[in-house]
Amino acid sequence: MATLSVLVILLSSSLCLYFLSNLFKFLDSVWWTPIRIQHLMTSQGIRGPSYRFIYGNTQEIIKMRNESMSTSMQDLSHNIFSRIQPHIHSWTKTYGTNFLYWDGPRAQLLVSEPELIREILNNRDKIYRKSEFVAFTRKLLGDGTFTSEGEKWSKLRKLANYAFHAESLKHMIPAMITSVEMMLERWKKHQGEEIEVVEEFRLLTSEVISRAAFGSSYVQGKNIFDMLTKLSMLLSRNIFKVKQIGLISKIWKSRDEIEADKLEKQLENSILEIIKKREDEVMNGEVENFRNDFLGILLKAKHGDDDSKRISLREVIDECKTFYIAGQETSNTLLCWVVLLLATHSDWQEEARNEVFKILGNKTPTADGIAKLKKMGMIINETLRLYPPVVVFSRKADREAQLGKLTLPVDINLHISTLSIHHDPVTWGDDVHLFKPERFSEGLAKATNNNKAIYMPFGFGPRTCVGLNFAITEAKIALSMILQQYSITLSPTYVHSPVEHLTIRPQYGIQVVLNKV
Ligand code: HEM
Repeated sequence: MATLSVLVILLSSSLCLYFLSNLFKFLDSVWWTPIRIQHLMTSQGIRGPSYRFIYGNTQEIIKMRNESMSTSMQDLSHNIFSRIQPHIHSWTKTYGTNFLYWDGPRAQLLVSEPELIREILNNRDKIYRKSEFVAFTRKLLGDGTFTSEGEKWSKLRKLANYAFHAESLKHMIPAMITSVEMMLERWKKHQGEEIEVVEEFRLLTSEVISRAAFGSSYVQGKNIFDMLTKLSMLLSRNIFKVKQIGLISKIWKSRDEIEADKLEKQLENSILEIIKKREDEVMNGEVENFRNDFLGILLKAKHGDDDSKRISLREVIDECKTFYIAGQETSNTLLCWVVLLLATHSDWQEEARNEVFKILGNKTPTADGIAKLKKMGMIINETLRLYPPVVVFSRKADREAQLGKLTLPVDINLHISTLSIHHDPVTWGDDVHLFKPERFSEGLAKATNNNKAIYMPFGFGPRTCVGLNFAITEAKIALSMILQQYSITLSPTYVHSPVEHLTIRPQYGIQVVLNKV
């Protein structure tokens, strides 16, 4: 009897201790740490909206975003910063270029000063890593080049660099041309009629990445794209929700989280099928027979003899996820906005078409020809300035760090808003919201006065987009082939309503009319 009482006392004391320690951790993360960080940053002159217990500024952000994006825009203005990121727009005005705000209990330092941005993204002292990704992002991208760190990142990045460097890209051009030809074949039925291009470019960019990187067609990878689209919708819906902390997140899952778990499993099974199919093709086990596209390069690394380069099946799956989504979503967004801008700026459309005919004639694009399309390059640069597909990137200091004159505590996230930088009238002038490709007529360096931190649609520093040349080549090929055949005018049914859904998208699509040239 006495032993039983001792046992009961021991058990209840351990339970008490367990709950107390969890309560302490919880209070530390939602109260003590935020107050400490707020105090530290205020003492260094960094201001911002006050921290609210548990919720931080999340509710204000959701409210501001819902309000700003609840209606479409009155005219075809490109002044979209205050619409897409109303919180950053408004707080920059109130608190200055660098300010502190709160995503739930997580401190976010918004950094807009170019020197500080350079320091963070160049990351010479290897202090900054990517911020922790919410569970939905992990399910979408896995732990591939985009999300990983350290040795793992460096191993994956080398493979990706090799797969997407200039020489490899030349071999991808035929796949890109075939995909555009398939789209143009569909368009034949719509000559002189209205056509919605967002869906068209979704199919095109899916086809391009499937063929060029994975050696299959969009139809074979359709399942994968469908599940990635569903997962990305769940991510956008949950991105500003206050995340459950500690124990609660382990016990309770929302309906969206359960759905995301299910999708992740199905997605991985579909990717496994594509991997298995390629492995089965290599009957005699010769590593060299894996082909030279991205999937082949990953599988060679998986089966290769070199231990230092070897990657696991898990890593192959995660890389496939990353490249399916990163290779499609952003390129789609770019093509959509270029077409809108060309449809509404007939002078630039004409210039681009004249250039295409001068350099390529009526022939399909070649690597040399693509490199000479200067005007088209300017149009693409200006489109990426006004509508950068990736609107924000985040980093986190690994340890206490010195950023310029600021001392950063460990738990702070650093946010850089591409939109805020690309739409800054101080840098770009009073005509900042106008489409003026001539800004880039003397090249990127001249347009930015050699300051990379004021124009970075592809980021910069060691984590610069690995698909940059792929995306630009794909866009130039698609646009050249479209302009060779069609003149594009905007349909009166188009409603200008850019919204953020992973990237900046036209909420109701883009309707244009295609006429044979
Ligand atoms: C217009 C098209 C694109 C834009 C605007 C874009 C933008 C970006 C940006 C801003 C980053 C850096 C993010 C950061 O520093 O946190 C990035 C990274 C990345 N992008 Fe792209 N991207 C595009 C197309 C592509 C394509 C076509 C691919 C693949 C074929 C791709 C694959 C990646 C990967 C794997 C990373 C991670 C690189 C690393 O962390 O080492 N992107 N992209």
